[in-house]
Amino acid sequence: MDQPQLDQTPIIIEDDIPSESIGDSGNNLTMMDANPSSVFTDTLSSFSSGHSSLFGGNNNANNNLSTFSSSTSASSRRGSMQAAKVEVRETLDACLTENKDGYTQLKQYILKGVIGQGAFGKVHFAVDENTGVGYAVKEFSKSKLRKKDKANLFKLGPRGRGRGRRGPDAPSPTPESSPLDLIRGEIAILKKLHHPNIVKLYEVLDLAQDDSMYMVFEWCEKGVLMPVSLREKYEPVFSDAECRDVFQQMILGIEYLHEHDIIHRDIKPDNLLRSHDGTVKIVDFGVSEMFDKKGDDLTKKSAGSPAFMAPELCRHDHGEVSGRATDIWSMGVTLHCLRYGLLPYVSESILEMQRVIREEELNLSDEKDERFATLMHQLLEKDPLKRITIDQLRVDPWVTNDGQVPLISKEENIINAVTEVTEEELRGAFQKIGGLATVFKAITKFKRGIKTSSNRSATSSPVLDSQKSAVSESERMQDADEDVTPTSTLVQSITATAEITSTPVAEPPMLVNEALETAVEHVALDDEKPAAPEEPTAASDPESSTPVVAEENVIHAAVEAAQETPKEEKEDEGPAGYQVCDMESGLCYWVPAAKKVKSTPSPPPAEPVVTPAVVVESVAPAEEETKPVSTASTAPSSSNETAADTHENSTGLSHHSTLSSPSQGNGSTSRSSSPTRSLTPGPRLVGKLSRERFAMFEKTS
Ligand SMILES: Nc1ncnc2c1ncn2[C@@H]1O[C@H](COP(=O)(O)OP(=O)(O)OP(=O)(O)O)[C@@H](O)[C@H]1O
Repeated sequence: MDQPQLDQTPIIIEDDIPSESIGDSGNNLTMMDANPSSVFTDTLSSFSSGHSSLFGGNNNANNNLSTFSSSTSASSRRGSMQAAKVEVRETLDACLTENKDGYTQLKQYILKGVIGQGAFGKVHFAVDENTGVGYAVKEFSKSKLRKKDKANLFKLGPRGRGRGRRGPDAPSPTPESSPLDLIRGEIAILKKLHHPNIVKLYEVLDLAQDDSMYMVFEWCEKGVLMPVSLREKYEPVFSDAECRDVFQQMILGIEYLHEHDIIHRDIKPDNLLRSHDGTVKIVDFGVSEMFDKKGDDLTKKSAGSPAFMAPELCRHDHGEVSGRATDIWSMGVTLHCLRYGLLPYVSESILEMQRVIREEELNLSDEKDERFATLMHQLLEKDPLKRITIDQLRVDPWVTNDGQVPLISKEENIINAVTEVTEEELRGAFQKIGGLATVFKAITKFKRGIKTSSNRSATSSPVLDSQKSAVSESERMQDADEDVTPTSTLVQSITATAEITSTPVAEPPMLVNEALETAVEHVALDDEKPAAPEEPTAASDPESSTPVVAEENVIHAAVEAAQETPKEEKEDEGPAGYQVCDMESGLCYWVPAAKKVKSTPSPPPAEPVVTPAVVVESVAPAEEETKPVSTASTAPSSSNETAADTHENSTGLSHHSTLSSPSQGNGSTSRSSSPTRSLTPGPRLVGKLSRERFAMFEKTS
């Protein structure tokens, strides 16, 4: 993904850093052996030397290769391995204002434009008005985090983990918990990390009366290392020396994390950014985990992006696996991408991809460098116990180029100790916590006000043309939230259909609905996005101008869920369900497994045999509403679906998404016994989602 070019507004770079920029009287400071001035000076110089792109430089992934000059190789960076420890400021009750130039300002940070879109909000490029230093300010929607967290909680029970939790023994959120808890774990981990190859967190700001909170990170000017696509080869690929340089830096960053019992769990080129001098920065600790006990890295969680997931995680029923080994697998997949511009394992469907990852041998027949081929096989070793370790990587012949480019010593690399995150620190990540009522009010206000605010920012913020695509994409995503009609329709549908779902009685209905709402919201968001070119599938006609793609994987997940009666819920484990993972975003949704209902006589052959447990109606995108779909063009794959499609498409008005289906009648709903995927005539899964995007990969009970 290319970094959009940034604002060309001149940015003042001051040589003298005002002391106010280091401390802020109204803030809570968490002292971390602080040496902030050196960090700020460092950042300032990095900004100073790298800011040319702000004045018209071509700041994209392709020309990023030029950053691998000899002067910025890993060896030249060795002298600076001791990343300065810097205090992380925590600002509560912050507010957004508009400055005299029309920019939105958050405390001293002038938000200059959107440089990225994360799952929970935009990423802004911001400049400190006092110092001229550039930062990446990541925005989080508390309401989205809450929904996601609830879904995780129900998927994994009280041991559920997410951004807010850091390990197996972390406390569960209670109804009284602040939404800030949702991010506390990530903040607490990031505060502990002081390494040149790990993105630095400087400040956390909360808008007490609003839905947003912000994390201020060091700005990685060169953006993501490489955008990875499922099918398209990325070019130009990295040279041997460039690959080695990046990989060495990854080793150092991961070694530092692992030595301090932190597992990243989402290593991929998208989460490797580069600063102005090509230093690789590991980012996104949203699914990372910090283990309490030294050496303990066993996790049951399947997190991360499916294409980068280790084979031991590509099973629905995997037990505890070593988090360190899974990170190393992901490093291997990343290295493969860097070297060849392609993923090592690709398939049209995610379930199939998981099978391929588990079972198929790595094909490196074209690789000329035997050392590299050997290394890749050791990184992508299916057996985690036999997989290469970080210690072995340090002395690997390809990594060190036969000893010519050694890494700095382990001792030197991990010198900045990470101390354990205490409960007190977790609680103290923010000092003031608004009451739940305030939060709910803020969410409501946010939902009401978002349109106004996004309109305002669109008109009053001087955003460059080069940024507009990023902004409009962000706004499109926000618009999905603010569209009252579809949202309320979705919520109503969920509420109504949750009643017909045989969900476990112990499950608090409100939370079930919210978990579903989370899933649905993302489906809805996707429906709002512009259509990506779709591969023809059994349920879509390449001729059709309206992409109508049966979401086969989700249906499989639903059907498989329907086939089994969930185990009895244990009180402390939450309800049974399935995790459905969106491959592109890495987000996982929880789909409750519905209980089997008693057998009833089979319906007549022409009638459907599955009743969806959760049927969520989404409104078709506007352009489709005005464009009725020809029934002939949808090429349904079964007679049952023919009926459904004919009925549905002839209206040209609405689409439906089926998230999970309990079996009914004779229960003959497996793929093999019912290859045509019997569905009710009305609801069926359609949308603009690529069929390979979703996979069910974890069952919980
Ligand atoms: N520190 C940074 N410096 C420069 N650009 C950044 C920085 N952090 C993020 N970005 C840009 O913003 C984009 C989105 O980042 P972000 O980490 O929010 O996305 P994400 O992977 O969806 O994460 P999450 O799931 O945590 O929301 C990145 O791809 C990158 O282009």
